[in-house]
Amino acid sequence: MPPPLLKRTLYTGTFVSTPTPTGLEILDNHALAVDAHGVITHRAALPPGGAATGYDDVVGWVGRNWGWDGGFEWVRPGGEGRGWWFPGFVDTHIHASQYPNVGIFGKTTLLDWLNTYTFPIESSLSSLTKARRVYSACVSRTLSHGTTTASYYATKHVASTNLLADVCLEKGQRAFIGRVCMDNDLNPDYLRDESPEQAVEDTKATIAHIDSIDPTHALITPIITPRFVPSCSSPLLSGLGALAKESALPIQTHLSENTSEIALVRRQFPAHDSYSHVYDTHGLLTPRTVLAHCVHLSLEERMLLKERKSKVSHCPVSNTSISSGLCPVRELLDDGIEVGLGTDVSGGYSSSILVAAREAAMVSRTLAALTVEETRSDEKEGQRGAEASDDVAAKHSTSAKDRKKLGVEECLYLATRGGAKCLGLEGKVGGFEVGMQWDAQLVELDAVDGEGGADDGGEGNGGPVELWGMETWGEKVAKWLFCGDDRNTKKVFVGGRLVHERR
Ligand SMILES: O=c1[nH]c(=O)c2nc[nH]c2[nH]1
Ligand SMILES: [Zn+2]
Repeated sequence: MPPPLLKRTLYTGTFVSTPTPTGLEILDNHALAVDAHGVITHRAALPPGGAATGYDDVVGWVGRNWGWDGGFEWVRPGGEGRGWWFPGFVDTHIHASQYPNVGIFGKTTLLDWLNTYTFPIESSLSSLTKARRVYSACVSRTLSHGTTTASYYATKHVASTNLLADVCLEKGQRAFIGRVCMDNDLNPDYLRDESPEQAVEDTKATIAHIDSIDPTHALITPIITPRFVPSCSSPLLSGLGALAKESALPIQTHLSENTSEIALVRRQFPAHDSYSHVYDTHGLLTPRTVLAHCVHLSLEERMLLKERKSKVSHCPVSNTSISSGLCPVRELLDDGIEVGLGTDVSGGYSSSILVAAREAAMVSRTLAALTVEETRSDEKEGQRGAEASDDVAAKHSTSAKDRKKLGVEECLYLATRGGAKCLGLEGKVGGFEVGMQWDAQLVELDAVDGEGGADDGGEGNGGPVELWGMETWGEKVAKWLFCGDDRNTKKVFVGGRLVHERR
């Protein structure tokens, strides 16, 4: 059933987005119009201090400028100078079925983490009652963090995977839904596909279900999901590659997360050049493939991904939590590979993409710090040579170090437009251009009760970020990235529909 039409809506205030990885676009005192289908139709600057102060002024302004004759809603941030519109976040990799386990991982690493925590919780979602509870909570939680699009792994169970699609549609989240394929002996008896043929048939059953509830995939899209190479037989990988080709559907999987996993793949497919090569020879490296992690890729593998135009989901919280490693995102970006962010719940302990963006910044700084040490040992070697100059070496080390760091704008770009590109939604979500969907969040900074910063007269609203009145818009956004949380996410819209409001 097509969703009901919405009321035409005017949004005013400050619109912040990341049209490019290196710059924030800040449209202060602007107006943006969204039509009954949730599409942005107009965007313009308001006169200084004028139209946005009262309803009559606004009605007059849209009448004069856009020929509107009333009949619209008007939505704007509350606190003057403390709020802004930001594109909704895109989570390119999240296991909804593992949501009850967030924060529980002990000191495990990938392979023992799967056996200890992950396979048991996924198995329990064969119960539809439990699946409804878990999936409803997960989708509500991610919406509350401003995630307007998510690429989900469910489990191997068709009925509960289909239920996840239903829940996303009911709650209005844009989503990719993957029925997880896993047919070989690495998987426990209690959570293994019967055969490669059955796994492909079950995947088709979920595709058919999604086609029946959202025939144009306006909101919900099926995504072909081999768990990862160690979980899949060669016939299963081939079957899914063939299905991806005939259906033109996207694919999601894991790649090169952990060194023991890579060794396992080498033993499983000894004739293949690399882990990436295994996916490639089974038809699974496509421009519509999203590969989570990619922490330990060789240069040859990066070149292969680039050639195939496959995308990477960077999951920094997960990579640190289960000690998989530090993903060299700068190298991937320099190679021209598209990168988005994933929470990777529950390898990752947080379902917030704001936290993932923050951790992407932190991991890049750790890599930068390690680069200084490498360069210092180069410097020492250089000093032994007659032509070495301390000044040149120091300059070199600073620039090499700084280049590794991801800036605030870059992290937020990965969280929005970068993720949209990974999931084939470029030009549709991730920004505020005319023609795009209104997938947006209203961010407001407010201070803890009674301890307000200079800007809020001491009337804090329980939020984690104080403002002192001297911050530029760029600094407010940086404070949000590093200090903010879901208390700052006041309203969330997907396709023009209000899907979360914090009261
Ligand atoms: O982060 C991860 N989460 C998983 O569920 C998984 N399965 C295979 N490899 C995985 N990595
Ligand atoms: Zn994962």
